[in-house]
Amino acid sequence: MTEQNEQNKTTKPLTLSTTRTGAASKADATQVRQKFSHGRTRAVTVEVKKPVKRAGVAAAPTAAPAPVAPAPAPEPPKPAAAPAGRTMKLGGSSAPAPSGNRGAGPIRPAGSQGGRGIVLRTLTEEEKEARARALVDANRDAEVARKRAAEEAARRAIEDEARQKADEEHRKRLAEEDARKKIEEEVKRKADALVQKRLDQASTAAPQTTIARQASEIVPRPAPAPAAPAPGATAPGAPIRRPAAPSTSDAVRRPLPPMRSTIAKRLPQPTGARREAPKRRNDKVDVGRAVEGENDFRSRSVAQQRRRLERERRQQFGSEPQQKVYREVTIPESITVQDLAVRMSERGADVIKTLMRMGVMATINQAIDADTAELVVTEMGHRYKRVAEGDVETGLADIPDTDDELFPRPPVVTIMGHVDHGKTSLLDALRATDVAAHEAGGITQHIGAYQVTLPSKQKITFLDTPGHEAFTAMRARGAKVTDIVVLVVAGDDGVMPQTKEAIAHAKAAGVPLIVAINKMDKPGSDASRVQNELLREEIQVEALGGDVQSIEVSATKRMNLDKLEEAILLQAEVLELKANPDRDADGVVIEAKLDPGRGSVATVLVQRGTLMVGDILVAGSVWGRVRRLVDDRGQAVEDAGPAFPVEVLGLSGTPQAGDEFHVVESEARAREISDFRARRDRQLELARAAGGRGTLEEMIKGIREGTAKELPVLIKADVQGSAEALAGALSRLGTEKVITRVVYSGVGGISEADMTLAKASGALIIGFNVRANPQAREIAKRDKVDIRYYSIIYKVTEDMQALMVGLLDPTYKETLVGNAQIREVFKVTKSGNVAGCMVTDGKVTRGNKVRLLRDNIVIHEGTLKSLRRFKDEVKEVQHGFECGMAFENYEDMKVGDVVECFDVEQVQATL
Ligand SMILES: Nc1nc2c(ncn2[C@@H]2O[C@H](COP(=O)(O)OP(=O)(O)OP(=O)(O)O)[C@@H](O)[C@H]2O)c(=O)[nH]1
Repeated sequence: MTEQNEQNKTTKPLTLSTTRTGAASKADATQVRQKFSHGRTRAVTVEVKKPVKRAGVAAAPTAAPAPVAPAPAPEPPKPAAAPAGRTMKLGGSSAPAPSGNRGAGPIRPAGSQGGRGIVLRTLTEEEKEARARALVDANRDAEVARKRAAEEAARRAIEDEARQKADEEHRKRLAEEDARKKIEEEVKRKADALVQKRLDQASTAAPQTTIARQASEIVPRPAPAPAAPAPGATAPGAPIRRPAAPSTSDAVRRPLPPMRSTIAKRLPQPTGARREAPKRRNDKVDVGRAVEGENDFRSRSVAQQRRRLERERRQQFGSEPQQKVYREVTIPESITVQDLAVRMSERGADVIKTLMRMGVMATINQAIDADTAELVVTEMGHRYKRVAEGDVETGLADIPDTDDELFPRPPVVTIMGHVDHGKTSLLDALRATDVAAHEAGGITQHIGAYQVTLPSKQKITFLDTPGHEAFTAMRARGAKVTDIVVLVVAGDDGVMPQTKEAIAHAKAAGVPLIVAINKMDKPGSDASRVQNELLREEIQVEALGGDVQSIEVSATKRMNLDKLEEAILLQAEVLELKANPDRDADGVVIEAKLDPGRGSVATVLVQRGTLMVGDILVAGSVWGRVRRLVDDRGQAVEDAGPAFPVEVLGLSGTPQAGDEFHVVESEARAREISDFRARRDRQLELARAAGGRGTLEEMIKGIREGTAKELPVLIKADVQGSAEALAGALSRLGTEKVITRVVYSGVGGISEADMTLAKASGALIIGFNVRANPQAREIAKRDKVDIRYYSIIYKVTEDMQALMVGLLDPTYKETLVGNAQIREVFKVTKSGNVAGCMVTDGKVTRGNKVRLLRDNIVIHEGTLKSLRRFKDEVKEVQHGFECGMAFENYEDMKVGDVVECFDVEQVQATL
């Protein structure tokens, strides 16, 4: 017996009586009559489906059609109490189900009148659980609904109560208001009456205006107003405004009422009374009243409220002692007061005050030195940290890369060699482009940079340095950025001065060399001769047992170029060239120019990291955001990795060739660094000018004394490298007798400003691959300034040399011809004194220059007037013969004097 069955037992039994209908019998349908209490019955058809042996739905109270009926339920069912597999039986009695018929036993028809119910089917476990869940949910929902209803009722009660209270309050206020109005009216009426009475009684002597004024002052104090409502409250708690005092004009117009006794007392002393009388009220709220609590009944405006709250807040916080923050302040060599104040988080005025206490008068924008700043910082309680100005560059390039960040990069190769040994041709051959054809005069004018991709996909970057000696400075820079130097030596020409120079540069830079013996297609070429000559320069090639690779090539015939490339790659492998491409880029400016169409253009070689469009870059003392990157083939690229040469557009100015560039994180930093460098450069320039003053002074002294001359020049070139090279070449032309002075050298066309400078300094202008603008040409014509245009460096040097020579005075060469000794002095009437001489040395020729020496001291220098032998004029007198000599404008000869005869010839000066 289960608990469920027990319960069923206690309720009124439900019985079923079976009535088989014909149709039903066919279909195994049974009509059962359900009996309820009080004799009510209901017919229920029960079908038994044969294939699926399932019981019909039991009509037990637990399986009522509405199991989620709201409370109160007579007795909640306990589904859990019905164990699975048990049968359910209608009619209150139960019996254990046969074990083989669990939950699916056929419905056994009960006897029509039998008290035993019929088992329809047992509930499955899921059904039971579902029912249980449904019941639990129903209970929970009912509970929630109950709670809500209770809360709602409570809320309504509170609201009703509040509303009642508010109504009551409103009514009370209205009543009070009425009362107040009544009192006011009463008082006013009484006052009017009093004034009228007084006027009637008193003489009319008192001026009406005074009385009127006094009357206007007699404003009854309002009845105590109810407490001011909360700000912003609306009716019924609306603010009650004080009635406005009657105006003076009203008072004058109205017949004056008799005054109240207290007021009347004051009438004889109207002035004093007026002073003591309560002040005329107006609608303004002043601080005093607000503090005294007057006008409390008036509602404050929102702005007033806000001000009051702000004041309270300030008072609250102001009363607390603020915790001062002490900082570490970085002080550079010079700092403005404003900047210092910001770094200390102090007010500028406080910093100025501190400075004034120290006896320093400074404005907010004035710069103070580091020592003063240090004192201010200490005075104000902070700590200081002194830094040098150059510290702005800290962290620019000193972040090292770890080994795992490094990746192989292409080698950077510089081609060096003597003029016309075939550097450009070789590069062209390697690049399969013809640059030489476009070059003016066949000379490479400035450093170009190209990257060559080999069939093996390996890359080599070439820097094309010019061969002329004027470009030595640029070549030196080329060697600095380069990994390998290819020394081009023409097989038919051998080692030449600039070959030696290139070797020296490569050695100084510690860069390995590869020798390319060029023009091997030419008949006269001899590689072994070149190798031997190189040995004299301490370059020992592999063929002679050394370690320097030497390749015999022909640029024009494109012979052995692959071998040269192999040699370069082999050398690069030995060098293990690596760089980190994943960092901010840095590198070197190879060339820079001001392009009329594109602005400042710098050709840079990236050495580390990757340069990208949009990067902020500092190069020397200029900076800018990279607007565009263009590769050596003129194609726009988005980025440039290590060893990649690229043109950069977007810089604020033109950097110097050889300047290092760095990518920085912000424009502010870029500006800071470039400002610092510009300042430093200016200082260096000044220092150089100051240091060079001695030389300049010496030079001026030399010019005054006639021992030195100078040739001032102003150089304008198309690119910075050319300008520098020209300046270098011209300065090297100078000697102790004549020097060139480069007044200015720059990039760009010749402008009016250049003309002015040239005129002021008396300089001639050299335009290298640039021209003067029309205005400048006008000035040149008007002021006779010499402009010379060139496109080949050596032409410039040749011309300048000629000019410098022209500046020099001719020299005179003296040749001693002979000596003679005066033995006798004869006085001849017509021709004056004649010296009888013996030629002791060389010969004496007519027309010779003579010097008369007495005791080895020159007492006269002049010309021989006549040379005679006996009485005849002769052309010359040889050694050992006697002769007579007369001197031009000199007759004071003495026996024993020596006559030195010499010739003078003019010699053209050289540099
Ligand atoms: N026969 C022959 N002539 C060559 C070879 N290489 C260069 N040349 C010639 O040599 C001359 C000079 O060549 P460039 O390439 O201009 O020499 P460079 O060294 O670049 O000269 P600069 O730019 O003035 O320093 C040109 O006329 C070339 O045609 C070669 O392998 N064989």
